[in-house]
Amino acid sequence: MKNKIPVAVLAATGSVGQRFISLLENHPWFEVVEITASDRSVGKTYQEACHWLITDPMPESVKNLTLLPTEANSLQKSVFAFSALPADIAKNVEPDFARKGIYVCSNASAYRKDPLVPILVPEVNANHLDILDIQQKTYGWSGGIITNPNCTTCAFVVPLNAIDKAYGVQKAIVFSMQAISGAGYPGVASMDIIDNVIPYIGGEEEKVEYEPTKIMGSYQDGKISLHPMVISAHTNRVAVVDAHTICLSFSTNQKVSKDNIISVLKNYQMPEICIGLPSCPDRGIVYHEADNRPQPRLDRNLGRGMSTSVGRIREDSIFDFRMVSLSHNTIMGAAGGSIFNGELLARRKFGF
Ligand SMILES: NC(=O)C1=CN([C@@H]2O[C@H](COP(=O)(O)OP(=O)(O)OC[C@H]3O[C@@H](n4cnc5c(N)ncnc54)[C@H](OP(=O)(O)O)[C@@H]3O)[C@@H](O)[C@H]2O)C=CC1
Ligand SMILES: N[C@@H](CC(=O)OP(=O)(O)O)C(=O)O
Repeated sequence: MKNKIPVAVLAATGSVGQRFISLLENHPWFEVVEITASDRSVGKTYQEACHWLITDPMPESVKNLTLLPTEANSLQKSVFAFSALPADIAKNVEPDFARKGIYVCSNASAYRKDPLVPILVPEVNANHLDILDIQQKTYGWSGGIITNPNCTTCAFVVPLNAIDKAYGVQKAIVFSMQAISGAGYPGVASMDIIDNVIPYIGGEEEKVEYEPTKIMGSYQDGKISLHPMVISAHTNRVAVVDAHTICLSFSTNQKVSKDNIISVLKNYQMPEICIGLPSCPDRGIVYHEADNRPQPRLDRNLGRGMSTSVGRIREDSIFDFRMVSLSHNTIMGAAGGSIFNGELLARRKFGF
């Protein structure tokens, strides 16, 4: 039995940071030994600084850890850092951690467009992790940065990729209904969101149109080439606490039937490379037969928050097909996805 890898959580007090702390409790491979936050919290213990939002209690093991400044020099023990930093802060500091030899598994959007940084979803593009060697050589880092996608992208990219592998996806239009936890804490004011829908989330549509093309792109000779499909996105905030729901219409390259699409989704298996990783769900895609599923409250925790739920597959009069896809935005779409990436990296680099 190997020793656990010591890890830090950067911005441990926020909405995503708390998910990291909760999901890493009793993790078989990782142990949280260092935590950071903003100047507001530095020097306080975790329980003093953190307004805990998760229904499971705050883990005893972190309650009395002291929050450190978010600087590479603050970390003395960590080999990995799980980052829940705001993007502008991540932009400045994540390379410092990578230079110091730390592997940063980041939720932040800051480096998702860097050609040498993968946006990793282990069940879709585990091979993109190979680019880490080139990243290290090019940037002179002994650690590295790997990112996970925007949570809305994450809510549909696994089924879209499964359909693409079978029949080729040519184009898609997506409409999101995004949970308020996606805006962090305290996030959207209650007076704005109760009894309401907000049809604008800054920067979201651009990310949702770009990120799937990188994730589903091919990797060869040190280069990720974008998938040629075209995506149009409408993104909206709704009064749901957790889980993003996506209605999408798409066209395939091959002429196929609705039953062919259902069969791909129903028979989906997690790829071999993910099997045995502690966060790997039994079912990466859960296909729902009922006309009124998936729903956030009923389906967000499937696969411990790591499954994507799909349903309502039907023909479309403009595109070929339409469907509904949903996943938990702070687990699969954020902390859980990042930990899954860290597990893939731990297996690759440290033989776990
Ligand atoms: N929520 C979600 O569903 C998703 C979020 N993300 C991304 O994850 C990141 C975190 O989001 P979220 O947790 O929702 O945000 P929150 O607003 O809930 O939390 C912000 C966190 O950042 C810390 N922080 C703020 N300013 C600084 C600073 N100057 N230096 C160091 N730490 C700082 C805060 O610490 P303190 O408590 O001390 O102020 C807090 O821990 C963002 O990049 C976001 O875009 C990605 C996917 C999904
Ligand atoms: N924008 C997402 C959450 C998020 O922070 O995404 P990103 O990591 O791409 O900034 C939401 O509002 O639900």
